[in-house]
Amino acid sequence: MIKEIVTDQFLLSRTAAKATNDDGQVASDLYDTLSYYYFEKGTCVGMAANMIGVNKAVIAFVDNEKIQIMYNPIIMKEEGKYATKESCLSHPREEAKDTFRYKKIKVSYLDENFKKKIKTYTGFTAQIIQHEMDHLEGVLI
Ligand SMILES: CSCC[C@H](NC=O)C(=O)O
Repeated sequence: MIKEIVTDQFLLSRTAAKATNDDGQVASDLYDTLSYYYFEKGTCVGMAANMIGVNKAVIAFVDNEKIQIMYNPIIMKEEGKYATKESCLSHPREEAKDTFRYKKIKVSYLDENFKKKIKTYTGFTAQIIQHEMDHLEGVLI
């Protein structure tokens, strides 16, 4: 189900609890909500569960024009720090903020079937994942 985007700074600043395999509905809602904002509106490329009001470690992001889900992502390795600017649907669009990201990250996570995976991401996809993982720590741009 497409959910409303949370902009309340208190709700967005909490650390997400670990997701469990009972959180399939959260992932499904996140998938539907990001699909709407990416494919229909073209205004968002990634979301964390707290952006739809659920304080669980689940993220969704666009990778090769497909929406991917990760439960409990952990960055195992990072390389190539750079400075960039980002905005977020949970903030007014004009407020692009300075951030630091890594060009290449190795991530351990549970996939949509709750299977453990380890994968390396680069470039824009890596940037989106880092942005969404910050949300899980209550870190806003
Ligand atoms: C390039 S990282 C920016 C990601 C951002 N998503 C919000 O959590 C968005 O604008 O979709």
